[in-house]
Amino acid sequence: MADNTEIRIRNITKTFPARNSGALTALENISLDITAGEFLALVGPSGCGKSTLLDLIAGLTSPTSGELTIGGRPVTGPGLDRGVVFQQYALFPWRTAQANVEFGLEVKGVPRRRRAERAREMLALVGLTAFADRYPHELSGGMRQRVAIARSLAYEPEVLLMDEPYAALDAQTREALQEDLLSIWRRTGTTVLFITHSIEEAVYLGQRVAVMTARPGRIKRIVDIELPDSGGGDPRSTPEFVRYRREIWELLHDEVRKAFETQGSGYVAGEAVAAGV
Ligand SMILES: Nc1ncnc2c1ncn2[C@@H]1O[C@H](COP(=O)(O)OP(=O)(O)OP(=O)(O)O)[C@@H](O)[C@H]1O
Repeated sequence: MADNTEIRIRNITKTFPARNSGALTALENISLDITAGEFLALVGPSGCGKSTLLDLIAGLTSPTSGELTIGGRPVTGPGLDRGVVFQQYALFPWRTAQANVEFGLEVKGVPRRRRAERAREMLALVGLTAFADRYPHELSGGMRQRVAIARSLAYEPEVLLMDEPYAALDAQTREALQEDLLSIWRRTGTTVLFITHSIEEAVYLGQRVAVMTARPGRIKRIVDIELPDSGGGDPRSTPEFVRYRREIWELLHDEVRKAFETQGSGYVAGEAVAAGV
């Protein structure tokens, strides 16, 4: 594509039938371009429509109005050009880690030997070579999430869609997986859309952070993140990082309040503490 846009979202509105009568507008007139190879983090108050947007891009649901293309092709349903990783590890319990990773390759018709080889490469990439023969119940939560990521990357999707993939993990595992993901992303050049409730995670991972409004969800602002080279140190301790974190927290603050007033939901108080404000 001439302009290098991978995901093009134009004037997307999504309404759901409401319980009483009428309709609930989850997303209102959203437009957003995500460039090929970009890592975009998406934050917004609870219930603002983040998952709805991701589901639309994944092709799991269709918009009420508006246009959505991936690599110039209209989205008409799920496809192997997109890998999706959810918070809950959607692994097949009856398959080993290796066989889980091979799944997408089977669907794609990759020959057995090549499939096994590729799955081994992917498991090595996420540090699970020694666990290839284990079943999901024999793995920790972090390991299962790694298998899910390896499975999504194995068939080389153009786009990786991640919906709060690390929310259920402890802080240390989460940090390790964040680093894994960044190094995989740098190596593969996959376009990543990453939804999170953590401002810190968004600033650490994203090249841009898109902030959504309270429902009906719209894009309130997109912040470009340019962290200085921390010389091998932790970029999270640089003054720039702290500034971005604060900027995004301030952008969210009003929206969270609105969400709380209208829907009784919003950010957990811990985010304010995490943002250092
Ligand atoms: N299938 C559905 N039918 C009816 N309403 C829905 C459906 N899916 C989502 N909604 C509503 O749409 C709104 C947006 O939901 P969505 O899950 O996209 O928000 P979110 O930003 O991902 O929330 P959270 O951060 O809490 O996960 C919510 O009010 C939700 O109740």
